[in-house]
Amino acid sequence: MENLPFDTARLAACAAEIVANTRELSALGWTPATSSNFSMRLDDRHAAITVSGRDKGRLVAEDIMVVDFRGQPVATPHRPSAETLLHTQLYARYPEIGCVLHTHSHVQTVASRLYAPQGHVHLEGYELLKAFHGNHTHEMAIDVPVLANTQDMPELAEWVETLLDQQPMWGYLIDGHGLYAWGRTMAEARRHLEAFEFLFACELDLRRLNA
Ligand SMILES: CSC[C@@H](O)[C@@H](O)C(=O)COP(=O)(O)O
Ligand SMILES: [Zn+2]
Repeated sequence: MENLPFDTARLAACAAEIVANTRELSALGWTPATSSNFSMRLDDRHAAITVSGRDKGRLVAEDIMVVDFRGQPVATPHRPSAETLLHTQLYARYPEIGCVLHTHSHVQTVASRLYAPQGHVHLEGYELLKAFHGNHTHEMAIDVPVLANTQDMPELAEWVETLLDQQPMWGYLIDGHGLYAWGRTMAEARRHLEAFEFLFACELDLRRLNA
């Protein structure tokens, strides 16, 4: 049997976790038309990530493949997510990050369009801000960056690096595209993703109500 450079039991466990969570996020309508991508860290050189173009609502374990932190496939003929670099740059930079989630919900997409001109969504005064790791009070504010969209992943990854140099963050929006959120575990990344979604929805409602 082929000697693989990663732990296959760990891959199977990550694949099961990615499939279960992706199906739930898809059921919420956050992964329309095969969009979105999901990954987990396998070790200090490899990540498990969704194969490009798969229907995220019908994901199975075979739709999860391995890449190295340069985004190259490892021991598989499959093509990884078109946005693999946006995942692996986080694993390469932060050893504590274990999971990266990218979704295209309606709320995320509308918020990204609305706040792109100012370059960020300002979130302040919400109890749910405590959902973000390291925040212990609602009496704080965060500015969630909104990046321009591009199909040039190395360029987008460079913009993200610049942002990461400037501030601690658990996610960012891409204009007209969607949200990237991450955490130390799948559970934490899910919590961050859901907190962003909820808080963006509140901001959009307040705008609608002219409040
Ligand atoms: C189906 S359009 C969305 C894609 O262009 C992309 O943004 C996306 O999220 C999914 O790409 P994928 O290559 O399947 O990971
Ligand atoms: Zn996308």
